[in-house]
Amino acid sequence: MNITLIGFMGSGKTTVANALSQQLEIEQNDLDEMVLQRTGLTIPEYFEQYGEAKFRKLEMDNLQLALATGGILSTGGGTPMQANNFKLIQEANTATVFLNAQDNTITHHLIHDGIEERPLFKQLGIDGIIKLKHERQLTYEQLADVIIDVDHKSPELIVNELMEKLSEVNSND
Ligand SMILES: Nc1ncnc2c1ncn2[C@@H]1O[C@H](COP(=O)(O)OP(=O)(O)OP(=O)(O)O)[C@@H](O)[C@H]1O
Ligand SMILES: O=C(O)C1=C[C@@H](O)[C@@H](O)[C@H](O)C1
Ligand SMILES: [Mg+2]
Repeated sequence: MNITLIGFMGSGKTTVANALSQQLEIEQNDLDEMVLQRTGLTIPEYFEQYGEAKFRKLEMDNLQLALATGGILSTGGGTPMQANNFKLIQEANTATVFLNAQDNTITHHLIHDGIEERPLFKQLGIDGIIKLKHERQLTYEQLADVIIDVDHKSPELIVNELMEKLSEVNSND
């Protein structure tokens, strides 16, 4: 089973992918984690040393590798915004699940993790990040096979809802 999680930064893609991978006993890849595996640098370190444009090139390369591997994939928040990446995900043999969060859920999660974790949050601040979230919303919706509202739900509840919705989509095929 191939599942790709998309959504804004802090919506819970990595968290839900971990829970999903444990429950289904399927291999999981995380595009942000692949940066660390391949370069030895965390996302903030990579942005600091090479900047966002180089990060986006590496992200596309990692996306191609991960989609070819299959299994569960958590993308970065900005991954589907590049037209090439959108097309790669759309054409891959994977169910695409959008984790949709309200602004205050994102704010809560990002502040909890701290500004050092996410370079764009550090650059843009809360107001800028919420504006970016609104700009990206339609692209996530257009790419999704399934949309899950994640607010006030535990990762386990989100996994259960996700599996139910995916089986509905598959039975309608
Ligand atoms: N359903 C949830 N309930 C409570 N806390 C959550 C939930 N989902 C995520 N979190 C918390 O929110 C923070 C961000 O989650 P996570 O790193 O999974 O987001 P992400 O979508 O992978 O972000 P990014 O796009 O930056 O990779 C983490 O601290 C995580 O523990
Ligand atoms: O939303 C974004 O553009 C990003 C989200 C993170 O997952 C990382 O990929 C990086 O911090 C950029
Ligand atoms: Mg993540």
